[in-house]
Amino acid sequence: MKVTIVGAGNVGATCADVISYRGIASEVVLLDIKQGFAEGKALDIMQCATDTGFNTRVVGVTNDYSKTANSDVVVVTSGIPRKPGMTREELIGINAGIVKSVVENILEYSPETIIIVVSNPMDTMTYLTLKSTGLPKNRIIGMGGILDSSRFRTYLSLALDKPANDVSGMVIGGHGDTTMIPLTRLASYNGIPVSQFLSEETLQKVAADTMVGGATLTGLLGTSAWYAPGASVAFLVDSILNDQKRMIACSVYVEGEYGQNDICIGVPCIIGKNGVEEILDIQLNDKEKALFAKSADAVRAMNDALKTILA
Ligand SMILES: NC(=O)C1=CN([C@@H]2O[C@H](COP(=O)(O)OP(=O)(O)OC[C@H]3O[C@@H](n4cnc5c(N)ncnc54)[C@H](O)[C@@H]3O)[C@@H](O)[C@H]2O)C=CC1
Ligand SMILES: O=C([O-])CC(=O)C(=O)O
Repeated sequence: MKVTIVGAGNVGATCADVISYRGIASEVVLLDIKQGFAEGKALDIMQCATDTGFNTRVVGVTNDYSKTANSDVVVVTSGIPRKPGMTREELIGINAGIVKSVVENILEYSPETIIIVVSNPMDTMTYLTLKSTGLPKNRIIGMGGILDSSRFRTYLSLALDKPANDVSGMVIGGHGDTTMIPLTRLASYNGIPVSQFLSEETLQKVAADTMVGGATLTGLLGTSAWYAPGASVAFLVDSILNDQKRMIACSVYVEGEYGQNDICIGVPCIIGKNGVEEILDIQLNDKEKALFAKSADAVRAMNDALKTILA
């Protein structure tokens, strides 16, 4: 199985690294516009093969889309990341043009591929990919909810002082500092509601920390995060290529689910060999419904901005 990752920067290269050492794909192509950059990252990753014991072939190319031909999955991480103090939404002006041209090039050589959109503002970049390519909605997946859910589970595990793998929890809604919705009511510690162990005040702090999880890391690192984002993308790729049908919060095109239409937004999905195989329209309470509607409004407003940016 072949995976192409466009953008060999922090997230793209980390994703290639995780896919390789976990043996998720037989071939990974890293593509970047910076001369020699993807080639260098690919070679560095390949030189881990003997010490970590993988056999994935990692190839780096400078803007040569012919090398990406017949990819089963393409991950789009090209574009600029935010700096401390910025929101993801502020990246739209530069990233919209990049994402649009990248997906056009990709489809020329891999018309049947499934596309995972990572570049920010991710929900809007996913919507742009869907609208500009006209691909069926099952083949366009925005990565954000899985990362936000990982952060949620991490903060819950720290509050519980228990391993994160014993904690379940999901974040839905937009992938923005104010638009994501950590579902604290449904989070559990091995099936037991976390509210049996943590106070309401602690749960509210966990939710607030989760929402600004990306901003906190950007403040600490000077650019946005890459280890967890790269691992999250690899998890998604694994579920597609190995038809695992994992339930993963992804930004996908909704048609009536959660009372919304004509936007891409984070909702629980079944992800398998056909991409988005099902959207789970779970029952939310009134407060969660109101938060979802507000989040959808914000995502829709960002999508509207595309009209002037790409005019
Ligand atoms: N959806 C999510 O959960 C996350 C999204 N992101 C987003 O992912 C994007 C990438 O982040 P990083 O890897 O940290 O940035 P980075 O700056 O390390 O890497 C981006 C790479 O894209 C390349 N690039 C730019 N234009 C290109 C083009 N037209 N064709 C091919 N390559 C091109 C650059 O040369 C650079 O190497 C950002 O927009 C960031 O906000 C980052 C983390 C999580
Ligand atoms: O925070 C950012 O700008 C990058 C991102 O989307 C994340 O790490 O969640």
